[in-house]
Amino acid sequence: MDIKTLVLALALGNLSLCAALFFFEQERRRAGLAAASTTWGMAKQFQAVAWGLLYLRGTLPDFLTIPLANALLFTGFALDASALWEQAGRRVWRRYLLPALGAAIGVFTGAWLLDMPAAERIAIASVVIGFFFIAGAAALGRGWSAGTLLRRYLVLSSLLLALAVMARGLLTALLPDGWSWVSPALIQGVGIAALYLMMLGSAFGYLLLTREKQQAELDRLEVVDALTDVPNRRGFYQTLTPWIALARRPGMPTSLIILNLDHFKRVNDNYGHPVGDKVLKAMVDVCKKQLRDSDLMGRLGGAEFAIQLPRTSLEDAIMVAERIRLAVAAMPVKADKAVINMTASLGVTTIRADDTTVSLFKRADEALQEAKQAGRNRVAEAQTGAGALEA
Ligand SMILES: Nc1nc2c(ncn2[C@@H]2O[C@H](COP(=O)(O)OP(=O)(O)OP(=O)(O)O)[C@@H](O)[C@H]2O)c(=O)[nH]1
Repeated sequence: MDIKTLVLALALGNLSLCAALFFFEQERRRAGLAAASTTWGMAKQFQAVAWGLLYLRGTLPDFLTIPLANALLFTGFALDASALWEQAGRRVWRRYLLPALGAAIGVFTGAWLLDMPAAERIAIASVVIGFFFIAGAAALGRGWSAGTLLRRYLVLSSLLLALAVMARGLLTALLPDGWSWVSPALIQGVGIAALYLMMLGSAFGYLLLTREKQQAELDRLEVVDALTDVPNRRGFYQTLTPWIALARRPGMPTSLIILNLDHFKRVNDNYGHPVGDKVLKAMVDVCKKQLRDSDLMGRLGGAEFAIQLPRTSLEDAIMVAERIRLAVAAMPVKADKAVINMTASLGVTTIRADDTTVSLFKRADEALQEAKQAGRNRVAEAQTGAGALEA
């Protein structure tokens, strides 16, 4: 395959990616969802136009097919790197990649204005493209040791391809006649093939990474409450299970508190659901401040929370519950024009040797109901079945 055909393949390849992405985003827009990959989509658009212009070299005026085409190509690769940094949760590209892009366009355009030989311009362009590709690989390489195999493969293959593209540019300028068995045609072929693999790798890599990220988020939401960012019922049960097993052995007990905000429904009814959400989030922050690092708070649903206190006796757990009750009562939540004062009822128990998750939560829940029936804003202990401890 000659180089011109490969350049055409690059233009068409990027164009078809743009089309696929357009229809994908169109569907999301119709469903009322935010655009999924704006920066990456822009990168593909810039690259499609750039490769198209490069293909038309000789047909269109030089200023379109040389400086403009390369400026668009650099922008496309800079945006590719940006998309990867965005995906990694860092938008630093604005600070670093944009000035680098400006400098690259300036240097290349300067070289063209100064009438530098084509081989030297190719060297500049190759180094620039390689640089941006490595910048993208750097985003993927963050947290290498914890990274997935896909991520590691993409980092290594990106580095390899970037080096091949840079080598092609530099060898074209430094060894125009080739060297030993390395003919100029081989150098060009390897360089352009590397660019083609870059396009494919970047497309499949980005899409697979997006899917990997979405899957990780779905897995997280299986066990974490999206609103308050604490474990949900399932996540909380999972963490509690080993402690239930440990309770069969003598040693320090593990205690459980169940907390329910009093008359929370009224908050929703009077101020609306978003304010209710704000109260729930504030509630979690207040409780967490009263807990040790080894304690775990989870949301069972609605305005009901559970707190697991490892190596804590019933008496100590009651003290913690009381501290939480006072902290909640002393926490006014500011929302819009209102200041909302909340109280909470809490049921406390300790894991017994013969407990299952069901029996444990049943006992804690009974204590909570006792606290509610005794007038709310109080702590009740389960074991004795005694009434509320404090009002
Ligand atoms: N804002 C908000 N409200 C929620 C959410 N989940 C459940 N709710 C609401 O929380 C309320 C739960 O109220 P309950 O725990 O039964 O409390 P209550 O009946 O008002 O008061 P008590 O009798 O003291 O427990 C219901 O109105 C639910 O609609 C949520 O994620 N956000």
